[in-house]
Amino acid sequence: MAVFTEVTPDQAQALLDRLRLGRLLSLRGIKAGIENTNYFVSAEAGEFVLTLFERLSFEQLPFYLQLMKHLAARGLAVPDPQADEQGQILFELNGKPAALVDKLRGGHQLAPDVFHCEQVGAALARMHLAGQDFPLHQPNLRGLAWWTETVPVVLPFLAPEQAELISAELAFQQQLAASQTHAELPRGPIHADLFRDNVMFEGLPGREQLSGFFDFYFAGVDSWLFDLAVCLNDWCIDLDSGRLDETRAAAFVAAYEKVRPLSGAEHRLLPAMLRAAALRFWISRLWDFHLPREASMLKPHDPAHFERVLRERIARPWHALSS
Ligand SMILES: Nc1ncnc2c1ncn2[C@@H]1O[C@H](COP(=O)(O)OP(=O)(O)O)[C@@H](O)[C@H]1O
Ligand SMILES: N[C@@H](CCOP(=O)(O)O)C(=O)O
Repeated sequence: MAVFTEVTPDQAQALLDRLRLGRLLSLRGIKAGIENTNYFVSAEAGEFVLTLFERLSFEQLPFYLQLMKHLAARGLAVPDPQADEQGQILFELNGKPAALVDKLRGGHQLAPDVFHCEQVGAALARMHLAGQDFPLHQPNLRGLAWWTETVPVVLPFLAPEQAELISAELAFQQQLAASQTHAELPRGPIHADLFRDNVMFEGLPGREQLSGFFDFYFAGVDSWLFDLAVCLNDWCIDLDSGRLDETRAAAFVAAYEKVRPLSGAEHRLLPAMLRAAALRFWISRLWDFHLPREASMLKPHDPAHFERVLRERIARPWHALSS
């Protein structure tokens, strides 16, 4: 992400000492991302990512960091938080909560094809199943309650037709969330932000294998279907129009279903959940864009993209079964 809070080499070294990871070889601020301060840390013991959490509190963070440990222990390719001698994985740097996690190998696949989508679909389903016995609970902090409180904050920045759309969609989603079918959706810890830039692939062009996924700091307990919809809206669309690429989307869902078949309620609600996932990121992008925070390397995402995606999902509802 951006660098909101500068970290000095001496501070990084002090953390490496506590974690017994040897001498600091280099410390580089990371431009990508928008939520936290991230640095690549090269040390004698290996390659790591240092994160200073800008919005999440000491109370909220154990959920994310322990979830990563839980999934890593079950063989999922996610960054493992480094522990000190007492087993502590959450630290304080410059007054901010901080953690040091493994750096994943590989690079992003920003123009995914069916092959990449299948791998992400299967990994997502494996993550859902592996999280079933995770003992901590925290709601999705970017869920319906947050949309409801944030839409009025961004409304003054919108043109009348945008304000109408966002308000109508929020009302639609509130109604849906109160329905019996929604209550039947299977739930558990979800990633909630598994976009192209949060997954790594490595290998020869055309034969890349998923090498891991990261950035669990929007995770929370919510419906698995919402997580699937977030992914479909990023991995399986044409980025210019926001239109769903049905071939990629069908492949993504089929690969997911090979690991965990969707229930009848999930199939019925998929079109509405694709709208929910578009609304969620339209709101957060509007919020970040119009109410930005200070950061030395911040590059906000374009809110108009998810407005287009939402309009598309409303105009052309997509049912995985009919493809
Ligand atoms: N564990 C990791 N392994 C490898 N690269 C990482 C890791 N965590 C973060 N990065 C790099 O840092 C960038 C920003 O991280 P991200 O988690 O998306 O930021 P933010 O916390 O702001 O959402 C990523 O795009 C990736 O290049
Ligand atoms: N993926 C979200 C915002 C979060 O950004 P990230 O860099 O932390 O993944 C979006 O695209 O709006």
